[in-house]
Amino acid sequence: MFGNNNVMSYSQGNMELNCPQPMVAVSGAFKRYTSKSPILLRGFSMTVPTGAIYGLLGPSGCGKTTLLNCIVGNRRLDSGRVSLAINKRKDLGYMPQEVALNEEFTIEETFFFYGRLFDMSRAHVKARMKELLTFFDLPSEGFIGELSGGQQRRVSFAVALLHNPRLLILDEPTVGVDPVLCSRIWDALVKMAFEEKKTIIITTHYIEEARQCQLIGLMRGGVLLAEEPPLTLMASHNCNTLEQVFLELSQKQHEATNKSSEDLIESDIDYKKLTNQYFQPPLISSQIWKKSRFSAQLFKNVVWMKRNLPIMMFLLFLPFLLFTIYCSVFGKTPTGLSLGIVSEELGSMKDCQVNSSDQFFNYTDFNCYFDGPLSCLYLERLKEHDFNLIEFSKLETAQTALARNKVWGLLHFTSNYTVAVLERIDFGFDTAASVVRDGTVDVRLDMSDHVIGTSLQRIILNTYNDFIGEVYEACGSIAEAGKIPIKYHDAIYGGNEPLFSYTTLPGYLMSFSFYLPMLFTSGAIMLEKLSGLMERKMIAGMTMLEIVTAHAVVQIFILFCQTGIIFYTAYGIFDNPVEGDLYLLILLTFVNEISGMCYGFMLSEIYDSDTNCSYAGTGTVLGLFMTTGTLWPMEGAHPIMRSVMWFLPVNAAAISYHSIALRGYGITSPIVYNGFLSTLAWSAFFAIGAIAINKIRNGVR
Ligand SMILES: Nc1ncnc2c1ncn2[C@@H]1O[C@H](COP(=O)(O)OP(=O)(O)OP(=O)(O)O)[C@@H](O)[C@H]1O
Repeated sequence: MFGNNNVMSYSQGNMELNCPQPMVAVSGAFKRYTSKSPILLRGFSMTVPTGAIYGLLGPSGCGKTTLLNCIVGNRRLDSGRVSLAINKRKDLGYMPQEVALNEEFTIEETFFFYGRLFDMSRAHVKARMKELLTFFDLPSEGFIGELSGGQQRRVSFAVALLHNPRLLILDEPTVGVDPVLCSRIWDALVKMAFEEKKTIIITTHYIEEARQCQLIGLMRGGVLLAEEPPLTLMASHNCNTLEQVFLELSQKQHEATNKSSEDLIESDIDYKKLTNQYFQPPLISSQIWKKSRFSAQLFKNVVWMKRNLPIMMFLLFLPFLLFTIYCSVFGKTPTGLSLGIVSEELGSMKDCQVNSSDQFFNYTDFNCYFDGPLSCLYLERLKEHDFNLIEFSKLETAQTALARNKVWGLLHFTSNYTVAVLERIDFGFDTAASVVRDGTVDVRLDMSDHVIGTSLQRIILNTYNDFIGEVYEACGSIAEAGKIPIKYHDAIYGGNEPLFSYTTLPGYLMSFSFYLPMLFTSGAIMLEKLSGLMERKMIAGMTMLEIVTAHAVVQIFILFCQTGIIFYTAYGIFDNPVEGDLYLLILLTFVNEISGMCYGFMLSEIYDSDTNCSYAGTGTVLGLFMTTGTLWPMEGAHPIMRSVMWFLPVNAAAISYHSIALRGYGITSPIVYNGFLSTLAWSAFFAIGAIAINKIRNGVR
C-alpha cells in the first residue's frame, strides 16, 4: 500500500454511512477534569461509520484530545457511552499529539518495541518497518532523540500504523510535515479507508485539509455543531471553504445562546444530575499480564539502562560514597579539643616536669608521696585523652578565650589545691568549707555543641575518678575508696566504649535504603508519564501490572548491587559491629528497599509533576530520618510522637536492624520480626495505594 502513488480517487459515497454498526459511536458524553475546571463535553454525541475518514475539527482547547482519550479508554467519561465495533486493542492504532517515543531508542528498536507489544513476529515487524520507513521518507538508522521534530512525528505516525489496525485515531498527524509528504499521507489514508475499510478519526488545525474526509464533525462548546460530509456542509451553508462554514456555525451558536463558547462551558448547569449514566469504556479489559508485553517493557528498561550508563554508575557509586563518608566522619569521639588550664598552684605547667619530690611534693604530714602537685597528676591523665591543653596565667584571659571559642572548656585549680585535696581526705567529716572549695576543680564549658560538651563532661569526670583513686592509693588506701562508689561491669551489648556511629548506622542505613529505590522508581515512572510514553503504551494494551513488574525486575537487580555495595562498605571496608546474622540484616535491608520502591510507585501515581513528586519523596524521607534514632533516640521524643513513631515506615525496620546488629537477636525475637512485618505491611499499603490511586484517576485497567 505505502509507496504506491497511484492512488484511486475516492468519493464520499463509498463509506458505509448507513451501516448498522458504526465503528465509533459516542452518545451523551460529559467530561470535565475537576469540579472546578470547565465542562469540555456537554452531552456530546458523534457517529463514525466503518471505513470513513472522520475529521474532528474545533477550536484549540475545546476538548478534541480529551474526547479521543475517552474513546480509546485512556480516560473515563463522567457520563455517557462510547461504543466501538472493535474489542481488541490490537485493532486500534493511536497517534498521540505529542511524539511520545523513547528518545534513547533507535528507530529500529522503537518498531521492535511496539511490534513486541502487539505480539508481532520479528520478520513481520521488519517487513512493515521497511515499508513504513520508505513511505514516510525516514532513515533506517539513528536514535529517536537525534531526529528532527518532523521526523520524530513521522516515526510516531508510522508506529501507529505498524500493526495494521482497523481503527486509526490520529491526533494532529500532519503537524510538522512538509506539503508534499502531507499530500502523500492523505492519499494513503484515503486508500486505507477505501481499500482496506479502515476507519480513521483525525484531528487537525488545517481545516482545509479535512476536505478529504468523508465526514466532518465540528465541535464547539462541548457539543457537535454539525456532522456531515464536507461538500454537503459547504453547500448547505453556501460557503466555499470549510473555514467559512465553521465561522458561520460558531456565530450561529453564539447568537442562539447569546454566550461565548467559554461562557457556555462554564454555564451553571447541575452537572451531577446530568452525569448519572456511566458506561464502562469498551476497550477496558485487556488481559492483565501478557509475556510479550512484559518482555517489550523489560527490553525498554534494559535499553534505557544501557543508554544511561552514567546515571547507572552514579546509582551504584552513590551508596559507596555516602557510606564511606558516613563511616569516616560520623559518630567518632571528638579528639584534639583545646582545653584552657589555669593552675594557681603552678608557676607554669612546665613545673610539672621538674622532679623535686624531696622538697615540695612530699606530703609527709599525710603519708602521701607524689612526683608533683596534684593538679599536675590530673592534667597528665587528661593529656592521655588527646586534649590540647593551653595554659593561661589569669582566669580572666582564659574566660575570654572560652567566650571566643579558642578553647572548648576551662579548668581552674586554686593555689592551695594539692593540700586542700589531701586535707579533705584526711579530715573527712571535719573538713572546713574553705578546704572543700580550695580542693575543687572549677570547670567552665562551651556547651553550644551538645556532643562535644557532654563528651568533655564525661571525660573530665571519669579522669577525675581515676585520678582521685591514684591519690588514695598513694596515701596508703585502696583506689576504690576514693572513686565514686558505682561499678560499671562490662556492657552486655555495644562494648564499654561504643561509638555513636554504631548506634546510628541502623537508622541511617534503613533511611537511605528506603530513599534510593523510592527516588529511582518515582523518577522512572514520572519520566514515562510526562513524556506521554505511559499513555501511549497503555492505549496499545500494556497494563500497569506489566509496567510495574518490568520495572521491579530492573530495580531488584539494581537493589542487589546497591545492597552489596552498602554492606561491603559498612562491614568490609569499615569495621562496624555485627553481633547477629549478617544475612538477616541483608534480608531486612532488601525488604526495606522494596518498601521504598512501592512508595515510589505510589508517589508517581499521586503526582503529575516530577518536581512535586521528588519534593514529596525527599520531604517524607527526611521526616522519617528524624524518627529512626539516627539523630536522637526515640526514647527522648515527645510521648505522643513516641507512640506514633512505632507505626511509621522505616522506623520499625531500623529498630529491628539495631537489635540484630548490636544485640545479636534472631528472627524469633519480637523486636526483629516486628521490623520485618511492619516493613512488609507498609510495602503492601504502598502497593495497594498505588493501584487504588491509579484506578481512581485513570479508570480500571
Ligand atoms: N489532564 C488534564 N487535567 C486537567 N485539565 C486538562 C488535562 N488535559 C487537558 N486539560 C484541559 O482540557 C482542555 C481541553 O484540552 P484538549 O487537549 O482536550 O483540547 P484540544 O481541543 O485537543 O486542544 P488542541 O487543539 O489545542 O490540541 C484544555 O483547557 C486543557 O488545559
